[in-house]
Amino acid sequence: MKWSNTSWNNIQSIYDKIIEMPFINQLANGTLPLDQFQFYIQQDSIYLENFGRALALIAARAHEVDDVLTYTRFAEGAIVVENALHESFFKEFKISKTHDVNPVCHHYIHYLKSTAALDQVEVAMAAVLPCFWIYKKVGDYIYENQSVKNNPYQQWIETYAGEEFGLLVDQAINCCDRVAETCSDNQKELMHKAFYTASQLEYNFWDSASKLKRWEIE
Ligand SMILES: Cc1ncc(C[n+]2csc(CCO)c2C)c(N)n1
Repeated sequence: MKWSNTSWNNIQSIYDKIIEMPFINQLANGTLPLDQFQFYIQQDSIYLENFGRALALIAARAHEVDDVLTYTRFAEGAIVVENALHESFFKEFKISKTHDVNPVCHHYIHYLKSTAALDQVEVAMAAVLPCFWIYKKVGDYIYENQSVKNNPYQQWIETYAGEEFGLLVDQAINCCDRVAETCSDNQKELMHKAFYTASQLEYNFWDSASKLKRWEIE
C-alpha cells in the first residue's frame, strides 16, 4: 500500500469529525456566524504567512531539484495567492488584521516551522500535507453537499473545490509517496506521525475559530 493510503486511513476518523463540525456545515449552508468567519480568516492569514515560510524551508532542504521548484511554488502560492484571497475576504467581511496569534494557530505554525527546519525533510513534507489534502477533501465535500444559493462563503468553497487546487494537492501527495520509498520503516513511521499531528491541528484550528478561542490570560 502507498504511504499516502496508509496515512489517510490513519486520519480517517479525524477527517470524519471535521466533516461533522458545525463550523464546516455552517460554511456549507451559509449560516456560519460572521464573528467565527472573521476570527478564522484573521488567524488563517497569520497561518498562511508562516506556512509559506515553512514551505520555503522545505524547498531549500529538498533532495531533488524538482521538489525544490515544487515547494517553492507552494510557498509562493501560500503567501501571494492565498493572501490575495484573504485580502478580498478582509474587505468583504470587514476584517481587520491582527498580530494576536491564538493558541492553536501558534502551536500549528511553530510546529510546522520547527519540523521544516530541524526534522528530516521527508517528515516535514508529511507534516505540511494535511494542509493541502484535508482542505481539498473538505472543499469537495462542501461543494457536493451544498443546499443553498447565494452562500456568502461561496468564494472560500470554490477555492478549495477547484480543479486547479486539486492538481497542487496531487503533487504534494505524490511527492510524499516518492520520498517515502527512500525511507526506512522507522522514518516512514515518523512521516505518519507528522501527518497525524498536523491533521489533529487542522481539526483544532477550526474548533478554536468556532469557539473564538484566545489565550486564557492575554
Ligand atoms: C489552517 C489552514 N490549513 C490549510 C489551508 C489551505 N492552504 C493554505 S496555503 C495552501 C497551499 C498553498 O500553495 C493551502 C492548501 C489553510 N488556508 N488554512
